[in-house]
Amino acid sequence: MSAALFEVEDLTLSFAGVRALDGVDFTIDEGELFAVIGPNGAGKSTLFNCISGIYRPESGSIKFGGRQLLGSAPHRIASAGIARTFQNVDVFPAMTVEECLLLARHQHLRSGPVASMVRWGRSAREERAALRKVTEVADRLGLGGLLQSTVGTLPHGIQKRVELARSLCMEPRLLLLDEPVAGMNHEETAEMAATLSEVNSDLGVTMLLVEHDMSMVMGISHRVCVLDFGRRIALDTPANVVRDEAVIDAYLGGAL
Ligand SMILES: Nc1ncnc2c1ncn2[C@@H]1O[C@H](COP(=O)(O)OP(=O)(O)OP(=O)(O)O)[C@@H](O)[C@H]1O
Repeated sequence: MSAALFEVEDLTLSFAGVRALDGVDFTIDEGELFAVIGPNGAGKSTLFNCISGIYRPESGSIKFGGRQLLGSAPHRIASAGIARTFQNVDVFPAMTVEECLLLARHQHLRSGPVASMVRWGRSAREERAALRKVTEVADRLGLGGLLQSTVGTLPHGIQKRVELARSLCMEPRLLLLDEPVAGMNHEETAEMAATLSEVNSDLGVTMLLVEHDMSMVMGISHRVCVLDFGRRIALDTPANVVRDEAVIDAYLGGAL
C-alpha cells in the first residue's frame, strides 16, 4: 500500500434538517480493503450515493487519484474507474451470465456502432478481448460453468456473484461494495468473503465495503471506519475497532 488513492474530506449532507453525513473524513490507500460500518441510519448509503455521484453533498471533497469527483455525473465517475455493486441484486434476469458480463465490458469497447455491427478490424479484436476478459472473471468467481445460464434462474447467492463479476469486468481501480453478503446464508457468506479477499490481494482491486455482517467485515478488512448519526466515531484496524468504547456504545454491544 502506498499513497492514498481515494480521499474524502469534511463531507456533509442533510435531508430536511437531518445530518446524514456530518464532516466525514477518511482516505483509502491503493490496494486497501476498507470497510464502513454503522447502525441503521448512520449515513453509509448516503456516503455511497455521494461517491457515485447520485447525491451532491453540501460541502466537502471527494478525490480519486488526486482528481476532484464532486459535481461529476455517475457515468463519468464510473468511467474514471469506480464501479459499484448494489444492496439488492441488480442484474438483468432474462440475460445469460455471459451476456450480462459482456454488457458491462462493452463500456470498454471504443469502436463505433457501424464497426461493431460488422465486427471487423478493431471491433472484432475488442469483441474477442471482451470475451476473454468475461471468461477470465467468470472463472475466477466460480461462474465459469454458468456462462450460458439465465441469470434469473440462479440462486440469490450466485446472482450476487454475477453482480460482483459484472463490476470486475469493468476493471475498476476502486470497487464500492454495498452489502455484498446481504440475504446470503452462512456458507455463501464465507465463500463471498474469501472471494473478495482473493480479488483484493490477487488483482489488487481497492475496495470500499459497506456491510452489516460484522464477522465478515472484521475478518477481511484492513481498516474499518465507523459512522454514527453521520459522524465518524472511529477509524482503525478491525482489532482496535471492536475494543473501541464509542463503537461498543453505538452498537450497544449487540452487533460486535
Ligand atoms: N433521500 C433521502 N431523503 C430523506 N432522508 C434521507 C434520504 N436518504 C437518507 N436519509 C436519512 O439520512 C440518514 C442516513 O441514512 P442512510 O440511508 O445513509 O443510512 P445507512 O447507514 O445506510 O442505514 P442502513 O444501514 O439502514 O442502510 C437517515 O436518517 C435517513 O433517514
